[in-house]
This record gives sequence, structure tokens and C-alpha cells, in this order.
Amino acid sequence: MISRGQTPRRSGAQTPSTPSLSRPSSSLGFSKTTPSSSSRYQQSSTARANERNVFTPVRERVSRPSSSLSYSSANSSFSRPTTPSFATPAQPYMGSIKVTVRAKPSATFLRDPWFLHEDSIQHNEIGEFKFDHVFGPDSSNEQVYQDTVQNLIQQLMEGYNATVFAYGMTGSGKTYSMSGTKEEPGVIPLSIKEIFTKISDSDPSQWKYDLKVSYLEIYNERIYDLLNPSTLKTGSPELKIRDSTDYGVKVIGLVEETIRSEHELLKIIQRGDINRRTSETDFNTRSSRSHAIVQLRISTTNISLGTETISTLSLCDLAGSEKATSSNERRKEGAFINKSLLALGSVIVKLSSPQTSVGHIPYRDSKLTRLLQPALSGDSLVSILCTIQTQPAALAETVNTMRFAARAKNINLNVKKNEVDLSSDKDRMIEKLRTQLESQTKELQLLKSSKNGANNSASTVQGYYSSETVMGQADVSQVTELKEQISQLDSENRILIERLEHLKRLNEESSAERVALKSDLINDIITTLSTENQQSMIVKVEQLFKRSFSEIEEYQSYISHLENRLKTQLSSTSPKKAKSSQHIEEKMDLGIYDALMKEQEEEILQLRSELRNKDKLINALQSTKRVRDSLTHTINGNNVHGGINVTQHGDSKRETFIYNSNVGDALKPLNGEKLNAYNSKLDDVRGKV
Ligand SMILES: Nc1ncnc2c1ncn2[C@@H]1O[C@H](COP(=O)(O)OP(=O)(O)OP(=O)(O)O)[C@@H](O)[C@H]1O
Repeated sequence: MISRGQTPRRSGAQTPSTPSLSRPSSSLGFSKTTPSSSSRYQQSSTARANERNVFTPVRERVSRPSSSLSYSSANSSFSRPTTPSFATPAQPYMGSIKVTVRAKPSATFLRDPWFLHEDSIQHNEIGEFKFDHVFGPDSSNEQVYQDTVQNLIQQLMEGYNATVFAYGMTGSGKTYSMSGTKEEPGVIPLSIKEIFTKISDSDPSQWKYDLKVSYLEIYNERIYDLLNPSTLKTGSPELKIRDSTDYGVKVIGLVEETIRSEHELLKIIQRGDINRRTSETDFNTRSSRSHAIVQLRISTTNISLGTETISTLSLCDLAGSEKATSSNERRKEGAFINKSLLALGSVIVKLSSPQTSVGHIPYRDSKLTRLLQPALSGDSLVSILCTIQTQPAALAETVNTMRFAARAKNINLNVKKNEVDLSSDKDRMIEKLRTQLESQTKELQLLKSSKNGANNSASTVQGYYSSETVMGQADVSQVTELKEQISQLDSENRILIERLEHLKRLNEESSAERVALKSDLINDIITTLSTENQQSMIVKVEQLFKRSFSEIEEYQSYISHLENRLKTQLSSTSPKKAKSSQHIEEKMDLGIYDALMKEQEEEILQLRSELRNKDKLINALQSTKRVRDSLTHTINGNNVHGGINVTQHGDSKRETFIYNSNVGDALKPLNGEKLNAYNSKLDDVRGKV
């Protein structure tokens, strides 16, 4: 519970209760609540909001992630062990973007219309906005860092990308929060300090870190390399953004400096800051209209496992979110509003709306959104710090910032670890280590010679002056730093040499032991596995092979068993069938089409001959009929009674030629022969039928 003018502190703050979910009704999209006096704010803001049916825009569309998913609090269950764990499978982070708000100190704070609470901000007329945390005007950069970024650094060291950006109107304290001052270091130096503390706390025989930094600025949709002053000159070639398999996107030609110490990194960033300020004189209000992004790439190698992760920390100090105020400014910027910020707003709106899964996200509409694309599209953990001014004069801009922040809170994240190199390819690893060793040996020699030079020059003048007066404090500290670097490099070299030997031995041992595997695929799988897992994997693959082979053998014997059964069945059927099956087999040998053609031709020939037989049969029947008719006619003419007697035998009819025994003997010699011939012909026909 924080009343007007009070600083919100986590320790004394009340746990927020369930938020209200009613819809906005005012023109600004928010319903109103009108506390009449500051004393009314002694009550829980959320309880009041519920009483008055005040909605909270943040909760409007999305349920707040449970604490177990949030990386917001230091003791959240999402926090991981301090030592990076590469042996465990990559666990995606799922949750929402962390959104916090920081109010700049205001001389009129007690009269200002905004009421700050631990996790919400309330305006008499506009309503209440909920966030992960709200920092009051007397909050320190250290507090802001601890609550918004510290946990991200832990996850960064474990292989997750992390992006932090400060958003707010000009003069609201973005740069103050991000860079800070010498007395009050901001998020950038505090993050760097934490990274190097974690590196020095880790076991150097186990972990190796490579750090690179780049520092760019986007002004008027153009990228400037703050570590390469030549790109800041008018007429210098434009730096382009390209898709990158390693980092999502990459600025081609951007200087990436290798870092060996915290001090060195801070110096490089300082150099970039100076370049930014120098170029500011060219464009009057450049710093407030440009976005500055520090990118730190950390490559972490687990020496004993031979694994590597690469993660990126992007620290962005965005341009002032307000509209350009002077026509001069508008002319210079070519548009009345910063295009990148406009695009960022659109991207946030799209990403936070429930239908975004199908819609187009306009990342390519600006350089800023293009650069932040991997982060916003789920490749990175994101923390947004929105800075505000509580004075009435800044009301419109503060409301805009609140709305931006509320939308950003609705974006869901599903971030995976960047385990880019899980290969146990020893040759590659040896090669990599060898290159590193060479470059470090060179560096060591260089440092040694420069140290000798420094010592020599010191001893030369020592005869005249005391060393402290001549060398000066800076030189002494430089020499100490060099000494530290040399001893650090020496120990790193020793570790690398040991590691190299160890890998060589492992390589020899394992190549002797390795089973000759026939499958390229399985060999590929094995080579992508870590050294430690390889042996057990080989054993498993061998078992798999054996099992597969015995299964194949089983199947083969079953197939031959089936074949035998088939043959037996064919031979046990009629010889004709056996013959036909043999015939079929032969035909298969000849070629199925030839055999079929041949069979068809044979069938046609057979049918033709049958047809001819039928014709003959018809002719025979017709001639028989004629004979019978003439015979009947003759017999009738000679008073011979006879004819065809049709009798039924089952389904078939049978014709029998009968004749009357009373037919005269005279007829017998006449017709006996003919009748015999006729009867035999008839039998013949019957047989055919
Ligand atoms: N929390 C704070 N405590 C003390 N001083 C602050 C705080 N925030 C901002 N200031 C002061 O306000 C002034 C403007 O702050 P700063 O430059 O950080 O604003 P900005 O948002 O980065 O502006 P711009 O968009 O123009 O870059 C500075 O003098 C800074 O020291």
C-alpha cells in the first residue's frame, strides 16, 4: 500500500489481491475511479478497484502468469542453480514479458495526479494500471536492477537470450536507469558486474567464457556503429540487417569487440557513449530521438563435456516516446513521429492481441523492430522498464506509456535455450581449442613484452625520480592489470593444454574401442552426442543392432516357412492346378505381360475353334432335322406310324426315334439301313450336345 508521495517498497508492500476485470468505458479506454483524498488510498487499491468496479487494463485480456512461471522475483521458483547446467535437456521458459514502471522524481509529486502502489499506478480520472512492479521516485538504480534484470542475467548465463529495454518520454529517466551515473550505476553496468561476478565464481577448469560486445544506434531509420566512428560520418555506407542462423538477425559489418575483463567492457561502452554524444552535436536532439542498443554475446563452454551455448543480452535505451514537438525536428526526422517507435507499438499491439497467431507481425517496418524481432518473437526473455513523469503536463505521454506497457504485459513468451553446439565432435573441439590456445599464446607474449617495456621505462627513470612519481597511479594500475591478465591467460593456457591432451587421449581410446557401425545415420547420431554419453550410447546402439538383426532373421525364417507351406499346398492340389501354378510361375519368369498376351491369344484361338464346332453342330442338327422331316413324311405316306418320342429324364429331354412294328416288312429293307445310319448320327449329335 503506497499513498501519494510515498516510495513503493517491496518489503512493506501489501500482497496484491485479485484484480477486477471489467471493460473500459472512457474515451481513453479506461474507466474512472475518483478517490477524493489521499487518505482514501490507505485502503488496498485493488480492493477499492473492486468496490468501484474499476478495471485494470493489464488483466483485461490476459491472466497474469503465476509466480512459478514468472522470473520477476528473486525467490521465484523459476530461478535456476547458479552453475550452468548443460547436461539437462533444454527447458523452454514460458511466461509473459516482465513489465515494470519507474516514476522520475517530481518537485510536485504530492500534488501530482498519479498514485503509486507496489504493482499498480492509479489516476483519479483515468483508472488503474497493473504491472509486475512500480518503482517510486526515490527508488535506486540498484533496486530497479535487482527487480527487473538480475534474474535475467542468471538465465542468460544458462543459455537463454535476454532483452531489456527502457521505454518512456524524453527526460523521464531511460538513460538514467539504463546507464546511470558514476555514483548511481544503471542497469547496463550492474548487469556487466553481475556477469563478471558469475564468471569469476565459476570453476575455470570446467567453464570457459567468451564475450563479445557491439554497440549501435538507430537514428532516422539508419544504423550507426558506435564502436566504429567511421559509420557515424555523413555519407558512410549504410549498415544492413540480415537474417542469421546463429542470432536470428545480424547487422552486417557491425564491430564486435572481444572482451577479457569487466573493466575493458565498461571502457568500450564508455567509448560508444562518447561517440553517441559527439554525434549528438550534429543533430540537436539526437539522443532523445535515437535508440541505443548494447549487445553482449556470451559463449559458454563446458570444458569437460565439450558443449557450448551462446546467448545474447540486448540492453536498449529507446528514443523518447513522445511526438516530435518542433517543425524543425519533424523536418529533420522526415516524419512527425519516430518510425521505429511507431512500428514497435504496432508489433506490441499485434503480439499482445489474441489473434496474432495468424496475423502478420510487421517486424520489417522499422530497423528497431527488425533488430528486436528475435527477442519479441519468442527467442528471448524480455524485461521492459517504462519510465514516466507524474506531473500533469506529462499526462498524455504517461498514459501512452502505460498503454504501451499494459499491451506488452499481454505478450506470452516461450523461450528456448540456445544450445547451439552440443556436438561431441572431438576433432572440431580440438581444432577450436588449438586456435584459442594459439591466439592466447600470442596475446600472452604481447602482454609480456609490453609489461617488460613498462618495467624498463619505469626502471630507466627510477634513478631520477621515485617510481610512484614517474609512473603515476594510472601506470601502476595498468601494470597490475597486465600482470593479472598474464596470470589469468597463463592459467587458461594450462587448462587448454590439459584439455587438448585429454581430448586427444579420448579420441585415441574411443576410436580403438568404437564398433564399426554400418548405419551412417546412427554414426551421425553418435557423433552429435557428448563425449560422456558416447560410450553408453555405443553400447545401446550395438544392442539395438543385435536385436534388429535377430528380428530380421526371425522374419526371414518365417517367410521361408510360408513359402514352403504354399508350395506344399500347390503340389497337394490337382496335378492340373500344380501344372497351372507351375505355368503361372513360368509365365512370371517370362514376364507377366508377355504371358498374359499369349494366354489371351490362346483363349481367342480356342474360342474360335469352339465357334467353328458350334457352326458344325448347328449344320449337323439342321441336316438331321431335314432327314427326320423327310423320313416322317415318307413313313406317313406309307402308313408307317412312327416319330420322335420325347421323354423327360430329370432336367434333360431325351428324344427317341420310335417306329411302329406294324410297318410292313417291305419297308424294313428300304428304311432299316437309313434308320440305322440316322440313329447312329443322332447318337453322335447327342454326344456332341
Ligand atoms: N530516477 C531518477 N532519479 C534522479 N534523476 C533522474 C531520474 N530519472 C531521470 N533523472 C534525471 O532526469 C534527466 C533526464 O533523464 P534521462 O536523460 O535519463 O531521460 P531520458 O528518458 O533518457 O531522455 P531522452 O529520451 O531524452 O534520452 C537527467 O538529468 C537525469 O539525471
